[in-house]
Amino acid sequence: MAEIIDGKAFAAQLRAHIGRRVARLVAEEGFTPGLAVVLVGDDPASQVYVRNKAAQTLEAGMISFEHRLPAHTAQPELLALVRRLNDDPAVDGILVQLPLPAQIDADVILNAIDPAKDVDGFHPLNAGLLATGNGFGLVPCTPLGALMLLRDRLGDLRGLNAVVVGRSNIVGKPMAQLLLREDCTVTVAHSRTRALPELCRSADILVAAVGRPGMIRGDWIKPGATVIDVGINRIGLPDGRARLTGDVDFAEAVTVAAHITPVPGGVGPMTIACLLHNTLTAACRRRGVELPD
Ligand SMILES: Nc1nc(=O)c2c([nH]1)NC[C@@H]1CN(c3ccc(C(=O)N[C@@H](CCC(=O)O)C(=O)O)cc3)C=[N+]21
Ligand SMILES: [Mg+2]
Repeated sequence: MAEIIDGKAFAAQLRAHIGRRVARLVAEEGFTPGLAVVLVGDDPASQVYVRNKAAQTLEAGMISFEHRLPAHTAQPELLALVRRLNDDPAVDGILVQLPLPAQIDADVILNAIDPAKDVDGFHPLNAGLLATGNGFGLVPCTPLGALMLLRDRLGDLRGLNAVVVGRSNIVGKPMAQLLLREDCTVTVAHSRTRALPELCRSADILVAAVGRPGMIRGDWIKPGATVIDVGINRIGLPDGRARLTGDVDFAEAVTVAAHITPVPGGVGPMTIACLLHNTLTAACRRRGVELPD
């Protein structure tokens, strides 16, 4: 049986460490990092995430600015808010919750965020800095959290075969770039990939980020592999409630892998912890202060 990677506990430790560093900044440098989260519309799942983000931001001793706009908000209005947040010296990080309503072009909004405040790491400048590997950009939170779990479990990743299933700009592509930076041999698979089960079986590290519940089966996994399940799928139950489930068939995979992240309690909590980490990093860089240890 695989060891189950406790992302919830790891994230709690990371948040506690961030909280101690924030307290030092407040005491020694006289400023408090601030994170602005913008939510357009009333998607219930998005509301839960935004609420969790705000609560954990406050717990870490940072300032949380929440902006809720109606679902019918026009693009120029949202753009104007982003520009105000860019210009606000109390705001160190800006996150515009995705997905956005259909009348808004997400690329236009993401490109308008000041790259120095882009704590999601979605701005093309930050994506480019990650790809070229020579900059100090901000790294997308979900892949960063997944990498922290991998480094904690496996130490040196050099030379390992990594297969990333999913090619989104939010998870798949930045995950592949991070693993490449760790000297893994990286393959990015997607919906058009042929012989996907065989390819997955070559992976020492398998990252599933496709958004299809239970798609990765136990016999797709190399015995002893490390499996990172990024999927957050809400499945309706017969009684009307919902259950969260990943992209990996956990019951099967846990009998084959050496290490595996559960859903919930795996990568999800790391995403928010890394958002706070990026906010702390952005605050120190913007204000010309060294990041405390
Ligand atoms: N601009 C932007 N940045 C994001 O980072 C972003 C976004 N938009 N839109 C939505 C997705 C989703 N997301 C999650 C964050 C935390 C959990 C999380 O904490 N999950 C818990 C369970 C939470 C629950 O019970 O619903 C877990 O997996 O254990 C999940 C998903 C961030 N997202
Ligand atoms: Mg994805």
